[in-house]
Amino acid sequence: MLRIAVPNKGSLSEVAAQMLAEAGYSGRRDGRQLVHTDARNGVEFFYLRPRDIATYVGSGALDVGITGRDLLLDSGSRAREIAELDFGDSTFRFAAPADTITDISQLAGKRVATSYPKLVDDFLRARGVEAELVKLDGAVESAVRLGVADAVADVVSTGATLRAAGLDIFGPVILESTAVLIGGPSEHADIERLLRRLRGVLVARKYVIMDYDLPVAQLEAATAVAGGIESPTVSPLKDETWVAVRVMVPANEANDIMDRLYELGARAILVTAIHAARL
Ligand SMILES: Nc1ncnc2c1ncn2[C@@H]1O[C@H](COP(=O)(O)OP(=O)(O)OP(=O)(O)O)[C@@H](O)[C@H]1O
Ligand SMILES: O=P(O)(O)OC[C@H]1O[C@H](OP(=O)(O)OP(=O)(O)O)[C@H](O)[C@@H]1O
Ligand SMILES: [Mg+2]
Repeated sequence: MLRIAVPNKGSLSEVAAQMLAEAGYSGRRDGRQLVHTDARNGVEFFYLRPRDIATYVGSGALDVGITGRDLLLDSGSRAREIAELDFGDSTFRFAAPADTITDISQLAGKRVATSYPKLVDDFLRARGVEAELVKLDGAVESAVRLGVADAVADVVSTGATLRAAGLDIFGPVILESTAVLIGGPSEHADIERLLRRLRGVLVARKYVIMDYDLPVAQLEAATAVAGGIESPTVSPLKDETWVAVRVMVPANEANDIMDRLYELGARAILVTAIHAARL
């Protein structure tokens, strides 16, 4: 059995569960279940706090896990990143009331509230800034208004929480974070299979299939517009001056590519979704 740690709560949990479902795994039936076995796929899921996942994986108690890069680095665990998972994107930033602190050098001797003390300490130490860290569990944006800190260091996604708290970002980006698959000392043979499945989900989400008919003479030009992963599939049509072409293209470029192919003479351009993939 491959033992997998997945977030039980927080912003990563639902998206991670959805991704595993799309990868063909069964999941827990209700939000309080701590363990779920998917015997058919030979995996066991452990639903844990996202912050604790790196600890379990780094120690070898579990084989792999899904967590945030920021949480992995803050944990100090020996777990390592295996792959980015394309969700849970955030940046980790300093913020303070407008015009009070505008550079990290001004943090010397100041109080910085954060839920990620190791991440912030490592960052400031590397830059020779000695600040006092105030460790909080969450909602750190309130710490300045409530007088327990002069600045905060926290996860920023849209920036709405900072704005609502009257704080402005300052200083360099501490970290660009994203959800990641992490591994530890375990060399379980099934890790590769899980990774292939997750990559398949990412491909299925990111790409679409494009089919179109094209005058043969335009094939080179059309391939330059959409070259596919390996190379386009080209099939004969009854009219020998035309071919049918099938190619995978990034979903967010599909309309632009359709316009350009149309201008080259392509017709009957159809786009369809991919439900699953192994590249
Ligand atoms: N608003 C957000 N947008 C995108 N990613 C986020 C956001 N908030 C947190 N994250 C990411 O989600 C991961 C876990 O944070 P999350 O807030 O879910 O955990 P938590 O704070 O321990 O849980 P909770 O908020 O339920 O107490 C981190 O990697 C973080 O970067
Ligand atoms: O930039 P935004 O889009 O506003 O998102 C960032 C906020 O989201 C997270 O909070 P969460 O809801 O996890 O609460 P927490 O602070 O208690 O962890 C994070 O800690 C920030 O506070
Ligand atoms: Mg949170």
